[in-house]
Amino acid sequence: MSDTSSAPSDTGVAARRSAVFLLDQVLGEGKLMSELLGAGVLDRLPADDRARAQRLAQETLRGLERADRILQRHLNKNPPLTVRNALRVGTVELCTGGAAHGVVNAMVSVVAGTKHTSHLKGLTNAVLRKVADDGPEAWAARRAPRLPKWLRGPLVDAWGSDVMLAVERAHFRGAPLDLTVKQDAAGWAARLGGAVLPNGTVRIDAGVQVSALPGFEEGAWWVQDAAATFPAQILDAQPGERVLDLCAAPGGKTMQLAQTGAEVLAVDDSHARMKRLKENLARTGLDARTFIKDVRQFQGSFDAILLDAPCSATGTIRRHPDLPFAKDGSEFGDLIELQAEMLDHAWSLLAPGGRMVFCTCSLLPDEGEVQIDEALERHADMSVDRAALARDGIDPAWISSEGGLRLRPDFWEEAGGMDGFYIAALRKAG
Ligand SMILES: C[S@@+](CC[C@H](N)C(=O)[O-])C[C@H]1O[C@@H](n2cnc3c(N)ncnc32)[C@H](O)[C@@H]1O
Repeated sequence: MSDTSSAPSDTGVAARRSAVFLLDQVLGEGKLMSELLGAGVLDRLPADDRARAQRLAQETLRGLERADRILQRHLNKNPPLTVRNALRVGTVELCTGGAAHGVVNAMVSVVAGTKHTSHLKGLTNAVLRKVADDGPEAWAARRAPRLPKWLRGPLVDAWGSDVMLAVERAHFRGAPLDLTVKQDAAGWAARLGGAVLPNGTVRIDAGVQVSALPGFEEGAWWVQDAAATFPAQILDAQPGERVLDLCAAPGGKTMQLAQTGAEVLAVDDSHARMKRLKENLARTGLDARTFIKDVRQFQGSFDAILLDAPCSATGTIRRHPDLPFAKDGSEFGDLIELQAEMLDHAWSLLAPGGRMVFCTCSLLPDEGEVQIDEALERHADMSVDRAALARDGIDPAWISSEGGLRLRPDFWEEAGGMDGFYIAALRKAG
């Protein structure tokens, strides 16, 4: 961005302007926020403003349907996207406790500050003043926003509409901050003001600066959703075993595996993500050999393999509310084929009698249950190990008919939910 200031902004104009920019990119250009932030689009902002811009953009995307319904009542025709996004950010803020005067003035400054939108500052002022009057009540009365049709349709077909309503409520609530601790979960929960979940994850409120928390510098824990801890737990690596971690970066599961005392080889084809994996290992003082390579070209023989295949990431919408808006599902077919290729190659690297965990952070059965049904047909020496799923925190009701584990965002609702995941424990005939 060229128009962000590097001085901290007391009025919040810079953060809001950047939130609008992020929304323009997600909703107008189909960009993911992770791509934008990874490319450094907010790097010129002070850290506080950067965090605020991200939070505002995420909250606006979570509440987009509500904001649009409320705005509809005050707009005769649709303004250009940037102004619409400024109105959306303002509406979400006003309807969730933002002080009317500050929010309206800041959003008017955002719209006034750009040549091609400045003529709409009067409209912005008038509309947001009306929203400040009648928005909060209307907001509270509306349903949790629904997913866009392209994604909702297949998910309703798979899980039914009642489940999807519960999943959408979970998306709207957002996600807490989950930490996987090396040891002493209870001690860290007490120190950080959090709670220990049944799987050992320490859960605290989101909205804190992770790197400033006690324990970060010394590598006592790492950020990882509770659901994402199950694949490595289920693989149950043992000291001295040769364990292959495929699609490993940025390394949440690598660190869990390394902590068991197994000899861990971590493979991923992304240089940038592998750099993060190595930084994570260095920070936590854990050990794994790393390989930047296409999984389908890796060779060797292993006692246990974890394959965390690239997928639609539709299980992570609580944390990434931009995904349903930036994507349209057109690349999912290629991903599903890639997952099957990876699964077959990984199977060829598994020693007789060995164990493999296949997982995806997806809610789509094609990336989970169906993958395993089809893999079982292709591999006569493959069986599903249901007994491996008997672990703390896993409800047997979550196990699906082919024997895999289906995790959904509406599970553990009282405790704050979990990401959607599919996890299957597989065994190779000896
Ligand atoms: C779901 S993420 C992995 C998350 C990781 N296991 C963790 O726990 O932190 C999927 C990973 O697959 C990697 N990937 C995608 N295609 C690949 C390929 N053909 N070979 C190797 N890695 C690949 C991506 O770079 C990405 O890091």
